Formats: sequence, structure tokens, C-alpha cells
Amino acid sequence: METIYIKHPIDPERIKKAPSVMALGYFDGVHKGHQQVIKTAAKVAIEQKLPLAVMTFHPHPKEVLSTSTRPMRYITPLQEKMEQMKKLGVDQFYIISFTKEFASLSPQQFVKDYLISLNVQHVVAGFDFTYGAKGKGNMDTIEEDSKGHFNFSMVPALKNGSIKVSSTHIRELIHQGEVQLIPDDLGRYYKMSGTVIDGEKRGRKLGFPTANIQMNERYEIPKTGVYVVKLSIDGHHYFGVCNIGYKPTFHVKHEGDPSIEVHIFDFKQDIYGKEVEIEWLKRIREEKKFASIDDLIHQIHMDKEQSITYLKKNQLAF
Ligand SMILES: Cc1cc2nc3c(=O)[nH]c(=O)nc-3n(C[C@H](O)[C@H](O)[C@H](O)COP(=O)(O)O)c2cc1C
Ligand SMILES: Nc1ncnc2c1ncn2[C@@H]1O[C@H](COP(=O)(O)OP(=O)(O)O)[C@@H](O)[C@H]1O
Repeated sequence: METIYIKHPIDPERIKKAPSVMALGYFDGVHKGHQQVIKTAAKVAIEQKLPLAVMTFHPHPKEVLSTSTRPMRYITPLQEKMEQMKKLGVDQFYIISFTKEFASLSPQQFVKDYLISLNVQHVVAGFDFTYGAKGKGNMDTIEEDSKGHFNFSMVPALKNGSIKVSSTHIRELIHQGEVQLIPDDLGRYYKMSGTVIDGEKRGRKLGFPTANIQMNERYEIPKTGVYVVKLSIDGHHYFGVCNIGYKPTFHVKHEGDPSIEVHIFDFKQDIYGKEVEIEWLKRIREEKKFASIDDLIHQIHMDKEQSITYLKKNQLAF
């Protein structure tokens, strides 16, 4: 996959003008609805013997246009989005830097500069895709704005039961800790990449060493609590039990991002500094403040047992 970064204003002299089929969207999550859009474009690309291209915008428009001071978090930060695009067989991945100036382009100017000038032959987008200043361009205006330079296909909403598959719904599931439901919408478990860092060196003394994981990017954060997780380290897969939270047994203050700590089953290696991937399989309980360390240790034993039972019952491991 070729990745093409474009900074606004686009320089028409410097861009490739080979014809392509282009799927358009923000695609945070690259969920089943997004996959439908990209697969529709892939089908047209095969029929027309053209490369499959995807155009996305980064950072997320909300991050640039919203007045909120809270930083935007992602289901798939850019690196992860790229990985998913590769898996879908995308040939060219265009990343347009989303700035206030870019956002103020009229819909017609966007189509002219970013689609027609790239020699796009066919555009595919989801039913709710909008383009141009204030999102005034949409699936009802694109035909007129294309001025006959390209055809387009609109992909209808994908539903999971009565609920529309959407990044918003997946975010809600992450925040509610309902991670076991996420594969229905996302097509895979929610996962993060991170680095194993030093903790407070207490885990080993408790009889439960825990790998403390620092997220590598601004991911959406699951609800605090204890989870069954899968870890990938150097291409090997392990299962474990994870606490995400503020460790109220030891700390009074709950500031900043929660810590993420995984006790890995049947594992005894030093992995400080390693890059890992953590998949969130199932939330099993709330984080609690224990009256004694013995009570906490007893509870962690039970969490481990419960996790292994869950993994066995769902034929995920053991
Ligand atoms: C499965 C599991 C469940 C945990 N549950 C709690 C909890 O409910 N409350 C709490 O204060 N700490 C909880 N912890 C966090 C421990 O307090 C923490 O692992 C220990 O303090 C070691 O921290 P360190 O690795 O930073 O040294 C849990 C840890 C694990 C692995
Ligand atoms: N089963 C295991 N699960 C998690 N980490 C383990 C395990 N066995 C060994 N380790 C190593 O021990 C470290 C955790 O030890 P711990 O005493 O909890 O210290 P820290 O507070 O630095 O996390 C991990 O980062 C990892 O390198």
C-alpha cells in the first residue's frame, strides 16, 4: 500500500493523476460499516481494472473545529487505521491534513481540487458522508459537483439488530466496558498498542507481577475495572487479567489517565521496554478499594480463576 500525505493547499503539479476508485471517509475504527464502503469500492476497482484508493482526513475534524479542550481520542489512531487499510487490500491511502483552512473549502472546491484533479473515476462513500465547509456537500450534491468527471456509489447504513454500526456506538461500548460486544460492530476486539514501563514494583511482592502498559497513542479508554485480555508480544500471544484504574487500595488521588496493568498467565519473562498489543475481551468487575492487601490478593486469585473459566467457556484459550 502506498501512503500519500497531502497538505492543504494541494499542489496539483505534485500529485499523481493516475485514475483510481476512491472510498471517502474519516473511518475511525474501520468498523464493519466502513469495511462495507471499502469493499464496495474494491468491487468497482476490480470491474474497472483500476487501483483501489481510500481518502481520509487527519486529525479528526472534531479535534480541529471543536472548542472543547478535551483532546480527541481514537478507536484507531492513524497507524492502526493504516494497518486495517492494508488488510483490506487498499492500494493507495491518501491522508489529507485536516486544518481550518481545508475545512473552509466550499464543497465544489473540495471536489475540484481533491477528486477531479486526482483523476478519480468513481467515488464511494457512506450514506452520511459530508464534505466542504460546514459539511454542506453530501450524497445528494455529489453528482452535480462531479460535473460528469466521475461516477459515485452510496453505501447505506449497516445495522446490527436495530442499532446502526457507528464509531459513536463503539465508543459508548468502550466507555461502558461492554468490550465483549465490540466485535459485532468492529469485526474484531478493541485493541491498543503500548509499551511496557516501570510500575511501582509492588506486583511481584503481591505474588502477581503486572506489566504496566503505557498507551502509544491517544486511544479511547475503557471503563475502569478488571478485564480478561489477550496480549501480543513479539508476535507471540498470551492471555491475562488486566486492571485499568487508579488502584484505590494504594492511592487516594484519581488524576490523569488510569494505569493499565496486566498479569500474564503462565509467563515469567522480563518485558520492560517491549512494544505490546492488548485486546480487550471481557470486563469482569469494578475496581475496588480493599481494606487489606490480603483481601486484594485473594480477589486477584479469584479474578484469575474467573478469567480462565471465561476463556475456556468461550473457546478462546486453555
Ligand atoms: C487482576 C487485577 C485486579 C486488580 N484489582 C485492583 C482493585 O480492585 N483495586 C486496587 O486498588 N488495585 C487493584 N489491582 C492493582 C494492584 O493494586 C496492582 O497490581 C499492584 O498495586 C501492583 O502495582 P505495580 O505493578 O505498579 O507495582 C489489581 C491488579 C490486578 C492484576
Ligand atoms: N506473569 C507476568 N505478568 C506480567 N509481567 C511479568 C510476568 N512475569 C514477569 N513479568 C515482568 O515483571 C514486571 C512486573 O513486575 P512488578 O513487580 O509488577 O513491577 P512493576 O511495578 O514494574 O510492574 C513486568 O513488567 C515484566 O517485565
